Amino acid sequence: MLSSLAALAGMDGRKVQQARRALSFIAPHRRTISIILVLMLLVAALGALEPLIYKLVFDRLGSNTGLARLLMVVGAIVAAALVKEALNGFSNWLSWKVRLSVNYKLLDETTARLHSLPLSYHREETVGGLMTRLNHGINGFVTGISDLAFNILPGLIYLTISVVVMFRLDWRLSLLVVFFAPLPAMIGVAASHEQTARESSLLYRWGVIFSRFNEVLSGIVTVKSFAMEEAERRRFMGDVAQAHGIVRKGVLTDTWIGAAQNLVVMLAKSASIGFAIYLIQRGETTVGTLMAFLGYQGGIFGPVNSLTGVYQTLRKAGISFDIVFSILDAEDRLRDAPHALPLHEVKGEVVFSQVSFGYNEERRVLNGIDLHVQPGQTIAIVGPSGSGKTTLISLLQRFYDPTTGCIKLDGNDLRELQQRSLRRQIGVVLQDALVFNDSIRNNIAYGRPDATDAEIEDAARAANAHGFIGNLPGGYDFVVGERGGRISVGERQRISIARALLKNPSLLILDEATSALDAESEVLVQEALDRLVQGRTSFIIAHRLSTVVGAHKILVLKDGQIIESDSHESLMEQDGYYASLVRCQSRGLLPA
Ligand SMILES: Nc1ncnc2c1ncn2[C@@H]1O[C@H](COP(=O)(O)OP(=O)(O)OP(=O)(O)O)[C@@H](O)[C@H]1O
Repeated sequence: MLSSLAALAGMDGRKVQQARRALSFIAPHRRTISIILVLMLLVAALGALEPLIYKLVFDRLGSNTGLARLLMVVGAIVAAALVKEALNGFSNWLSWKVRLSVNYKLLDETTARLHSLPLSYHREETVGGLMTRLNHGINGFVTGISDLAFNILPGLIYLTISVVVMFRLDWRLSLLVVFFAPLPAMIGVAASHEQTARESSLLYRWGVIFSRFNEVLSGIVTVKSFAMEEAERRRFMGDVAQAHGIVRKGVLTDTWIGAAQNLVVMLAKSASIGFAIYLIQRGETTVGTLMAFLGYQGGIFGPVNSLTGVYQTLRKAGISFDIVFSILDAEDRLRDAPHALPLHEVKGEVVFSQVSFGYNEERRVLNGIDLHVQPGQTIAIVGPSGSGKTTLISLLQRFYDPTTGCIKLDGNDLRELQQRSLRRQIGVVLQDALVFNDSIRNNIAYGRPDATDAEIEDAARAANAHGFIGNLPGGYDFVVGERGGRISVGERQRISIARALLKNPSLLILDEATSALDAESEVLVQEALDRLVQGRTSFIIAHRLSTVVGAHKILVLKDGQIIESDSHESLMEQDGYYASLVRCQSRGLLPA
């Protein structure tokens, strides 16, 4: 049945497959759905029999009917209505239960997928756009499959019962009703192409609008610094107005379509009444039959329309299915190999062998990198902006795989290791340390939610953070605000150092952690970092040469290649690029 419906909706084989796959999300609720369908069938049957009662009332009860009999009839109608509403209510409750479960499962699967997809996927997407599409996709998906599951069968049953009863009552009037019945639906079908295109274009627009809005709010400091609030507001409202324009045009089209459908219904009713009166005058039918037909006629357009609604929903749902499945099926080139090994104890020997990498095919960002780091060594990476320092570190965390060559940790190719277990062994302290809008305690325990309060405090002490935390209202329970906006840059960095210390990683990645700080903060952060790097293999990305003088090895990267690699003293003796950088910095040409 799904295939024929889908074919009717102009859906190709891929779409039919997609609709099937969508329906598999409700498969675990088969039993509840069966109960809902039975209830809906009863409701549909009761609805279909209702006009018959009117026929009986009009044909059998004359003007001399006693009050008791009248009350009985009214009582029977009320009782039938009560039963119908009770059944309807119960089936509605059950169907919401199913909808919410499907919604939960979809959210579970899509968010799990979004978390597991590699950085390259997220770099292609915008947060606001993704959230808008995800929200729309999941809602449309749930509506689509519940319509598929719950609207088609009861509608068909109602139609079947009604048509059978009508033909038994009067075949000539029935032919008239059946002739008009599909017309509103056909108008709906004709309009659905435009409606689907409109839906798609609106979805795209809202995605773009909210993606920008999200960027603006996240970068509100920049927006305010450049006094661009008004310009951003105007841009946002301008885009919203354009989207509203599409909605308005759509509403107008929908109103015309609705009016045309209602007109057809009116025409149908008038034709039935006229024809029935003609038949009554000839003594070939009764007033009761006319009343019953009017009931059926009103009732029949509903299911036919809702079947058209299913047709429209199927097309609209196709858009939502596309969104959800595009996330679930997004290619994950970095997923763990089936035989990937977990990483437990790490000594910290890192080897890069002939590693080359490009974010795209056009351009190589790293070229033939060879590097051997002994456990516990500190490696400083310096080089001009854009030379590939961050990229090198991203490869070490396996955010990307090398295009050629390989990276080994303790003799294991990173591609052979389970990514999560690898990253558990790596502590990262970034220049712009990300802290979440949560308590200081939870931020420090981010990588180790099971840590005790004593462990958290020890880590904070070692990171020179315990002092300032004690001065905050609520201490460790102080909530730092979005992106840590309620504490200073240096404090954020010390929290992120405490977090790394608590995680006790074997490998460390530090990204220019002491920049943009005042002298006192810099000393505190530097002390904390010195404690952090002890006994761990550490990679420090540094623009400031003074922070790297003590490293075991300094790598100088230029245009994606290691052009020098040695200790500070040896590199100074070699008098190459590094030595020139040091001289520039001592002369104040580079920031100290
Ligand atoms: N996601 C990306 N997609 C495409 N190109 C990228 C991407 N990220 C970085 N690049 C490019 O790769 C090159 C190396 O970037 P990378 O961030 O590794 O440099 P860097 O040495 O860390 O620079 P900086 O010192 O300014 O942080 C740059 O030319 C950059 O434009």
